[in-house]
Amino acid sequence: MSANERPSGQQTTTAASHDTARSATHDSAFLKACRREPVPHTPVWFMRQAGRSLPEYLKVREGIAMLDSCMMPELVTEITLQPVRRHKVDAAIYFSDIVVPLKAIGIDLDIKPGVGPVIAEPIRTRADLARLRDLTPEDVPYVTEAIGMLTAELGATPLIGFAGAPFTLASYLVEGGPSRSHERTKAMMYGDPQLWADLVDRLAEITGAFLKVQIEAGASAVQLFDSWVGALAPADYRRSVLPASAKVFDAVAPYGVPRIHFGVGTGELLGLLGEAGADVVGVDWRVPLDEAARRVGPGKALQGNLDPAVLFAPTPAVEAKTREVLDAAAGLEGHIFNLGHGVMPSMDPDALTRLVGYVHEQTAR
Ligand SMILES: Cc1c2[nH]c(c1CCC(=O)O)Cc1[nH]c(c(CCC(=O)O)c1C)Cc1[nH]c(c(CCC(=O)O)c1C)Cc1[nH]c(c(C)c1CCC(=O)O)C2
Repeated sequence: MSANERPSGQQTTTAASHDTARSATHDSAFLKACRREPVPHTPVWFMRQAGRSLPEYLKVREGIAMLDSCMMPELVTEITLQPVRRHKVDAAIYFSDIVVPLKAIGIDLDIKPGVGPVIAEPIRTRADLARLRDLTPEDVPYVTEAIGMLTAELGATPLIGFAGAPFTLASYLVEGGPSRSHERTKAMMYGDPQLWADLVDRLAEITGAFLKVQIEAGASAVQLFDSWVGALAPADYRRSVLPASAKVFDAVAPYGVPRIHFGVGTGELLGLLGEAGADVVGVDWRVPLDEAARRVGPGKALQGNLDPAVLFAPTPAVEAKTREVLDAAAGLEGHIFNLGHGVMPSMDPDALTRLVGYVHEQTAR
């Protein structure tokens, strides 16, 4: 991005670190695959690769609450680097959580171990919307600081920034915590469409601003996690969610960094996830990648899609299932290997390291 193309309002120092990180990582296999260019090998990274089962993670997190750890730049840097060092993955993902920007604007919430995010006072009425104020870079100085440290350490390895998408964030805010059925969320969406539209639009503003902070600090790509959106039918997604997610993608479009869009159980939504404005569509394990490519259509790379539970099987079975994923991806323009959802806490880290090596070896060109 040249100086005159640069979006307004950013400071020279952050703009400079953004440009430095961009040029150092530009020729990485991960960014090439995102741009659907030829790659030396299929790049690999894992959703939720930071934290989880790594003993070195459990050690540095001892006695520190999850949300507190997200606000400690040196700790965030260490945790983000751990899976890169150990597994030799092709990209790092910034260690944080989808509720961090909500906490940063003053929403009273906590992450309960074994449960997930819990909101003290759920958002359910028009008056509640006033609590969702705009996010500014000053609200998250620890993000800018940690990403600056990280990109210096990572060198040519790209850093993926991320945020929760409006639907998934709205579900936590409206339900007050994790939910299987999203009943209050859907009740608002179907019962008070204007309140719902205003809620997800507010969340789109906050999420767009949060991703911009990460890109300006040096993130080379961003992923929007709409983890729970697979609960919706396509027509409802198009009407009630797509405009807000598209607003997030539009907000970061001027930077030209790849935008990844992911959700679980989204077989029927894959085309719409691309339509919302993603450059890369993440696919869970329920749809083979060749079929996913037909549903998404041309002009997008795909990310995925080994069933995470396969990692609990013996190595020959992991390799056979991985081969199936690579075979289904053979005709794609751009493929980033990943699991169909996140790393599970009980997974053997060595199985993940072996998997990275196997994909690299099988796809070396
Ligand atoms: C839905 C969602 C959340 N958080 C996230 C999502 C979307 C991804 C997905 O679909 O899995 C995103 C997330 N959360 C975390 C990351 C870190 C980066 C990474 O390695 O990918 C990322 C990308 C750290 C975390 N986020 C959380 C932990 C565990 C907290 C701990 O170790 O104390 C970590 C490492 C907490 C969290 N936060 C959330 C859940 C469901 C949980 C798990 C609760 C539990 O089972 O303990 C909300």
